[in-house]
Order: sequence, then structure tokens, then C-alpha cells
Amino acid sequence: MSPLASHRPIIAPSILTADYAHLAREVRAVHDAGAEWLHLDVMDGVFVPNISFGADVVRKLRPHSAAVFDLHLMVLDPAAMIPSIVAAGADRITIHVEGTIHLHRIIGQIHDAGLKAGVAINPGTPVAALEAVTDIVDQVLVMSVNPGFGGQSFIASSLDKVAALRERRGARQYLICVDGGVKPDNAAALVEAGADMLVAGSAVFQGAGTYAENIAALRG
Ligand SMILES: O=C(CO)[C@H](O)[C@H](O)COP(=O)(O)O
Ligand SMILES: [Co+2]
Repeated sequence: MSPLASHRPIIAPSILTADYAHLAREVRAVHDAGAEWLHLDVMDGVFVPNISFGADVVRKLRPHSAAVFDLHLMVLDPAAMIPSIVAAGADRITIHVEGTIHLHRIIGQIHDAGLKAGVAINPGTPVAALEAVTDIVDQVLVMSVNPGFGGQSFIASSLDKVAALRERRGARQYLICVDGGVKPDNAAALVEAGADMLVAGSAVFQGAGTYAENIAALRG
């Protein structure tokens, strides 16, 4: 088990399924409910078939939360967007292997800005696609749904990817993160397989309990 997973997973609520009409209230509420990170999904309508929000919304939310702002960029060619996302108050930026031909360069761009950098893989991309950058990233993100929408079903083979990443990590320090369809009924297995951080949108914002109860249920 990874060092972090032996304690408890980081829970990062994704605001994709929050009430967009009251976003400031929502981000305050999940932080007060015990979420250390906030997961912000930026979508460009090109890399994924949906548009969410961009740097302006991140900047407006920043004064409303002390949580770690974890940006998940589902965009094609993210390099041009990164300066505005950094200026908006991001703490960590994850880009997709499939979204750029200059993966190594953009990880450097994020680090040069003083932020932590992550790399994500889609369900159709093997773990091996991360191999060349696992020694320089701070986190890897296994997409356990096809990116673009909240509320989808967890793709079971993602569990094997998490286990493979933990196996390959060795002495490296990157966090293993999982995003998509994470629910109380699969969270424990993901942590057991090696996940350090769980993104959860619908399980937190549309779960049966209060936000605190929904987050606690994911920590199991
Ligand atoms: O990146 C994402 C979608 O592309 C979201 O982070 C993810 O879908 C979270 O929502 P849910 O927990 O409801 O699946
Ligand atoms: Co996401």
C-alpha cells in the first residue's frame, strides 16, 4: 500500500456536478465538510465533447476556498492556457497525455510556474504511455470514465491501472489519482489497489447524505 493510502485517501470533490448557480457556496461547503482538495474540470469542447469553465471562473472561486485547487485540463494543446490558469490561483495542474505532443515541455512549464504537475490517461490509453514522465510528475490521474461528463459509470479495468502504477512507482513520489465514477462501493478497492487521491463529483454533490457524510463514506 502506498504511504498516503495507508492513512486515508485525499478526497477531491469535482465541481462539475455542483450547483453552478451557487458555486462559491458549494466550494465553501465541501471544504467545510472535510475535503482538502477541490477538483476543477476545464473542458474546451474539442478534446472532450463538452464545455465547462475556464480561468475566469477559477479566479472568481479562489477567494472562497482555502482548499488545494487541483486543475484537470481536458483541452487540446494546453500550453497556451496554462499562464491564465496559474494566474487564476491553481495549485496543481494535470494535463492529458492525449492532449499534447509536447508532454515533457508542458510539465516543465507548470513546474517553472511553481505549481505541481500531473498527467492523466484516458480509459483507452495504457499505463505505459506515462512511463517517460513518471520521474518528473507529482501526480498521475487514471481516468476511470471517458472524460467529458460527470455521473458516468466506473470502468472496472481502471482498478488494474491503479495497481500497475503502484507496482511501477518504486521510490518515485507521484500521487496516484482516480477520476470518474468513484463511489463508496468502489473507493475502498481503489485505495487498497494504491490510489492516494479520489476525485468524486456526483458521489459528493448528489450523494444521499450531507457533503460531510458523502465524503466520509468515500473514506470508508
Ligand atoms: O473529469 C471528469 C469528467 O471528465 C470529472 O472529474 C468526473 O467525471 C467526476 O465526476 P463523477 O464523480 O460524477 O464521475
Ligand atoms: Co476531472
